[in-house]
Amino acid sequence: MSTHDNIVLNVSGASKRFGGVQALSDVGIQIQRGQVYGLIGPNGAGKTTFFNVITGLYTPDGGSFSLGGTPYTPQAVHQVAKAGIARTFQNIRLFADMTAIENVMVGRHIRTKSGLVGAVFRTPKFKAEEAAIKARAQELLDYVGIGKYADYKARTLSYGDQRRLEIARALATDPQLIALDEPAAGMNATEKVVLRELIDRIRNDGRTILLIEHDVKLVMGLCDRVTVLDYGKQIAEGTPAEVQNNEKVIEAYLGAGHKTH
Ligand SMILES: Nc1ncnc2c1ncn2[C@@H]1O[C@H](COP(=O)(O)OP(=O)(O)OP(=O)(O)O)[C@@H](O)[C@H]1O
Repeated sequence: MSTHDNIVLNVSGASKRFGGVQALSDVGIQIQRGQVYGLIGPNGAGKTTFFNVITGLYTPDGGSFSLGGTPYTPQAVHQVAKAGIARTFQNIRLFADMTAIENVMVGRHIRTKSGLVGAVFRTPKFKAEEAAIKARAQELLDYVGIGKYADYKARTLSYGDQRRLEIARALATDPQLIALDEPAAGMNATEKVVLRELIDRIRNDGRTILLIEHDVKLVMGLCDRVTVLDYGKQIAEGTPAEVQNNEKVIEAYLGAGHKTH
């Protein structure tokens, strides 16, 4: 397989303007299968806008997008989910009064076939599919380490566990790419260690991950490659070591203390 066949997400020239603010200016990234790819930069740099553009929440002003070698137009969230990008949100978006397992089952439903008619009439096919979805949802809860909370309402889980539940729900769609928006936000040091192990495991199981994260240590320890945004522009791209020693990045974001040699 050539390197080109191995590209999961290929974005070039992504641009987005809000009134007088150029939130994204000609941003391009290529993510290889099995990579953890980091997106970093100061507040307001355009990271969330980039996520919202590639996942269909914002219509870009320009850019070309392909997923697994197939061009896609990020026009609507459900189309992008079907195409194979799943994401989590900076501000957790779970169904608070549904149980943990129900939240994951919702994620899985975009891949099911029996549809509305089957659901209304509870056909045998629908029931079999529902049982399979439930079993898979439980597996995913176990996988992210919260299997014992399957029947707890989402809002009763700790913050760290809610973030892991969001990851389980994203995984339930069998995505080609999983996009995590600040997964470590608000976590304590112990929760961050567990999160890092989980992201590592997801990668080792063959998934591809795009990560926005402010915790520089986590990004540098986990990512294969990193893009740095500043005022909507891509000021650096490379391995964590390359990016950490880039003068523009140090000036805009990291501060002198981060230079490693
Ligand atoms: N819906 C919107 N309407 C108007 N301006 C917006 C909108 N979304 C983002 N912006 C502006 O676009 C710029 C980039 O914002 P964005 O949220 O993408 O940055 P960010 O890098 O994700 O920041 P943070 O680290 O604080 O989450 C900012 O100037 C922001 O005010």
